[in-house]
Amino acid sequence: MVNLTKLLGLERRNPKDDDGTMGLYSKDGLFFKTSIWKVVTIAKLFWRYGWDIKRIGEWVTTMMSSFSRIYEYQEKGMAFTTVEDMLKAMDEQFINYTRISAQTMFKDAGFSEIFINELVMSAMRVNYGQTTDTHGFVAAVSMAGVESGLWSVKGGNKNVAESLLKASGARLIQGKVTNINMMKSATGMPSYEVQYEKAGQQADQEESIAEYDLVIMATPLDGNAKMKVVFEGFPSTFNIPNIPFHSLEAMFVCGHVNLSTFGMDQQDELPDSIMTTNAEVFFNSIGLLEPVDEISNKAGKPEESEEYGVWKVFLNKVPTEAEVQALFDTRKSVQLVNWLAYPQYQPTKELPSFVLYDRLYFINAIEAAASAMEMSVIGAKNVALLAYNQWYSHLDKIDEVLVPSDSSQDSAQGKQAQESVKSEEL
Ligand SMILES: CC(C)=CCC/C(C)=C/CC/C(C)=C/CSC[C@H](N)C(=O)O
Repeated sequence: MVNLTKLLGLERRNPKDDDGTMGLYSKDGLFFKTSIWKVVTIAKLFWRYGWDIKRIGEWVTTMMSSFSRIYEYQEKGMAFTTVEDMLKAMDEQFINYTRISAQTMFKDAGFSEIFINELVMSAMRVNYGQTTDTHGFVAAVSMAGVESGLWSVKGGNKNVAESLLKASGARLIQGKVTNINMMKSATGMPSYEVQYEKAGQQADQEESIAEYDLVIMATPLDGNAKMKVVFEGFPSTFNIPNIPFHSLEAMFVCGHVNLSTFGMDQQDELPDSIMTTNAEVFFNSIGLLEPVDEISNKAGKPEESEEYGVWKVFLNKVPTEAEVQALFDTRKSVQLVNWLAYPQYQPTKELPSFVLYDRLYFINAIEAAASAMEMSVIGAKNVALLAYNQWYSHLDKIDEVLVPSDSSQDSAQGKQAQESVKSEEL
């Protein structure tokens, strides 16, 4: 993301000097709150979680050091056919992490139950709407996501996709792909007929068709009727991956938080973000938003008498009126957005392939390991390199493994990688 945003001439939004305060909420109420004073926060964290607080930073840095090998591969034009091959090339351990639960992975790494049940759990709830029953690799990415230092793009992260489209010079057809039909040419190589409904057209109007030598899919394939694409003309052995997705509700509220729910009397006692530690709590997280163009005052929290704040709440289902009322006592506006946000993760023995068929590629395969903006750009670059290498028969650049670089550099590399990848704030 760092290179991509530089390439596109995008600016980082001014980083805040702190990440604001954070609270942890369980079904019994708010039980932990960080302070505006860093030293107090560190003391409180050490008091509750002991040395795990320090160890997690080191653990994530080590993971990132291995993870950052992907940039070395991609720099050399090398690509991978499957997510499994890609993870193994970064670090043999990574594949094991996809096979066990997050709970087991962190327990085996020596982290305490309280640390796993509260901090790993709350990170999984806010980042993936899930629990520590997911596989370990996605939980590692999730922990990387809660370490400080996240940054976002000035004007909004959506500028990345928009600028990329402009810079690529590609012709965008706005529509919904309904069918991909394989046709064999005289040489035996497949080509593809892509059928789509142009946006705004009525379903009963004539569909549009275009023929391509090579097709790259960048969409979740979760077997859900809403996004179903029909594949025709393929042999009966052709299998489309079915990766079930997690349906998430994002609720944006301009209003005042109901302080009594969080056991507070004063607005300024309220943390800027509240994460939850039980799947039974009806919301996953709540956080104060800031404008994408500027940094507002201090933590951006409005005084009682001032304007309303804009809050983002993640939930796994549409809230009832009583639930919205429990979170906000005054509301100026409420907007609910539902989408299939990321896979529903569980330990797995099978990770999908980036290749669905000859010359038919699937970027979102990478989401089975972990879904994040950084993962998407890595997946997209991998598919671009793979398609190129296959087209020009550069077979020496496919599924090859480099000897890991000098381990003495690992920690420095990990820190550098941490800086490069943590480019997301939803
Ligand atoms: C293997 C490790 C420790 C790190 C991998 C590097 C990586 C991909 C870091 C990204 C961290 C991050 C910002 C995670 C956010 S979680 C997903 C997010 N909420 C979203 O919806 O995209």
